Amino acid sequence: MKAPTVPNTSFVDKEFGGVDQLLEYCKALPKIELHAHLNGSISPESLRQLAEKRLAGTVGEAEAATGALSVLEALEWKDTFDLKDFFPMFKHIYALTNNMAWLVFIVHGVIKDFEDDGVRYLELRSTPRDDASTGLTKELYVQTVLQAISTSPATKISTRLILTIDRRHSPEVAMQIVDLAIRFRDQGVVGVDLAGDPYAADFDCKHALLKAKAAGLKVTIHLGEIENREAESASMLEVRPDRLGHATFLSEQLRAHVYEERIAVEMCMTSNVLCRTVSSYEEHHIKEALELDHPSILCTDDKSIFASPLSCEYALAASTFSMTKQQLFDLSKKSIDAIFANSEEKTRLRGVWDTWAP
Ligand SMILES: CNc1ncnc2c1ncn2[C@@H]1O[C@H](COP(=O)(O)O)[C@@H](O)[C@H]1O
Ligand SMILES: [Zn+2]
Repeated sequence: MKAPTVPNTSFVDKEFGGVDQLLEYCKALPKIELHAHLNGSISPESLRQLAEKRLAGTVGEAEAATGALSVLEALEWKDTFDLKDFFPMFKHIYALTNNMAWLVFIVHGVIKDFEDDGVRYLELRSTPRDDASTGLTKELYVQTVLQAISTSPATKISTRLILTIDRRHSPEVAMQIVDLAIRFRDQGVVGVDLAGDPYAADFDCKHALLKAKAAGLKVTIHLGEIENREAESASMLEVRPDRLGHATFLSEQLRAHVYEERIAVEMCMTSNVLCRTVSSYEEHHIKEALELDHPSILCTDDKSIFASPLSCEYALAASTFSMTKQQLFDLSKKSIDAIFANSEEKTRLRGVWDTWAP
């Protein structure tokens, strides 16, 4: 795993005693992860294992495995992305995660990775999908992911699921996903997300998101990921989402609205800088949000694609904005306020933070 770029080494030396100590502190710190796409969070080792098993299969399977292995190879040297060629990569990952046994394997692996990195509460998000070649349906997908969450051997982390609507989904499919979220809400689904390639399709699922809200589910939306989408962002905000992903490009008026309404923002610094929607860590919009004490949660987005676990995101924030250990602790503890689980879970988690000793 690549180490994070630490822009302010002299600060790090003074407060932490060096980059290694900073990383160690950030790993030990209990953390909340609220923006992690399942298929973007699978470790390269797990993907390689799945691909190698498939290489020995049918011609079609071997082709899928070769595609995935070439993505893995490319990721080893890639250090910037273009949003336009980022999304097609998932096709190759999906070819490895389209059967139920493998889904369980990857969910167990992803939860363990987050636990090992010090995450104590995780909201995983994933897009239910069908695959005729393996008999996978959206419903089975959700059931399988939930079953994997409940059978995960990890004991120090609790995990919930958010169902993702892809922008390319029709309004009918979006509604189907909301209906699945409602159906499985007592089994660990806490909300609905809107994600996917922001260039690929316009926002077309307002009714579905409003239905989710009306049913008492929480809603988070990838908002303002690219420039010049003011009308779309305004329309998305009319849904009254409970959280926002990124919120990078917003007019002054919309940003003021987000601040006034105190809508928590899931901040993915590495993802934004590597995808070049933010020009540098120093200029990331989390800077202003932190100065205004606006609810902000550090998140990974796709930790295996961007090679940055959550502890690295904390280390980056600390070194970029000269944050002290106490400030990092407060930031991670305040993230509890924004989770989609109920108040008992929030109280339980606050107890974990209050009894933590570095
Ligand atoms: C750069 N940031 C991003 N912006 C928007 N959507 C993203 C994303 N990163 C990932 N996804 C969405 O998550 C899916 C993969 O996980 P799941 O199949 O759902 O588990 C991708 O296909 C894409 O739709
Ligand atoms: Zn995302």
